[in-house]
Amino acid sequence: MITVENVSKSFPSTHSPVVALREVNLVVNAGSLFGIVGPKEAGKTTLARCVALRERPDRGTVRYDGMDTSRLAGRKLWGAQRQVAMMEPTLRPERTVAGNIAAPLERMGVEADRRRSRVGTLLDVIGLSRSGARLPSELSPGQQRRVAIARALATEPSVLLADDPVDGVSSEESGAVLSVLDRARSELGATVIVTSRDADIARRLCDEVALLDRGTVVESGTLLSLLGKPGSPIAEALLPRVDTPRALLSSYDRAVDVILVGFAAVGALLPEASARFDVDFTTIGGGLTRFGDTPVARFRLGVEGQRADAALAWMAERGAHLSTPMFGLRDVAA
Ligand SMILES: Nc1ncnc2c1ncn2[C@@H]1O[C@H](COP(=O)(O)OP(=O)(O)OP(=O)(O)O)[C@@H](O)[C@H]1O
Repeated sequence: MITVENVSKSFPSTHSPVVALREVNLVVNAGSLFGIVGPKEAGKTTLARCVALRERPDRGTVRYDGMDTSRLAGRKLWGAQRQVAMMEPTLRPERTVAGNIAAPLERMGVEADRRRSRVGTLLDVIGLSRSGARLPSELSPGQQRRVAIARALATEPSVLLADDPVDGVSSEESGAVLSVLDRARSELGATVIVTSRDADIARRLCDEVALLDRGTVVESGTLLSLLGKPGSPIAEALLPRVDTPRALLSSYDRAVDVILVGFAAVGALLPEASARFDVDFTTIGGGLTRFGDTPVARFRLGVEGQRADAALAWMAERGAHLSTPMFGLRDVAA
């Protein structure tokens, strides 16, 4: 587990210092796929570099499994840094794909047989088993990025840090890059931390996320828990939109926004509630999406029937996240 405690970091500048991080607190659980998202210059890279012990905080500390890293120096610091690999996007153009991946192992003096076996495993993980002898210039930008990830994983770090992993990669290729990060976690057991300006990367890949803005953590937690948090900026950015003119709601007994998480809820909860309580649901807005492999729906629903409130309460008991009903404008008019 990595714990970031009250970390602040500024950089000198000609006028006043630039504050990159202010009192940042975070917990990254071992084995998680953690996203640090936020706008331009939010401090994402600085935070990633502090976590990777490539940058020293001015105040606060980063703990690895409880160990205070701010006191480490020399060989101990180097040993801790080796646990966290940072994906560097630039490959050595004169070396083959396999040669690029093997380079960190060569520097460590790993013998040839073990090097070959590790490179073979990694070529498989990145889906380029047949491309070991090719040069980077023969690969697409997305394939090159996958090689860069494999190289970072060569020395079996426990944490992989990918700063903006799909920057400069086309949207068609970005899925393959993200799925390599997913495999790094699921098959190689690495904790993976990604940074991005695009919160949608968190939806596609991450199970935990922190939203950073002007050096401050706005919110953090597991993605699925944030979905049910009223007013969560991350949930708002990632869930299907439910904009509807207010007038459209007035013809229903109740109108609510409902968030359903998981196959069972998305597939069955509305028809079951409708049958059990003899109510009609009309979808006024919203839609379906996926958070990783988990289907998630947000609908704005019009509900009609005597037992509308009972149906909504029953759904909430079964894990549906419901907004406060926008109470029957029909009731008000009556
Ligand atoms: N080495 C440095 N020297 C001076 N200022 C820096 C340095 N690194 C970062 N900064 C400043 O710190 C602030 C946060 O930068 P950082 O790169 O961490 O943000 P970011 O969220 O990764 O941004 P982006 O999405 O634009 O890459 C910015 O104002 C940046 O200019």
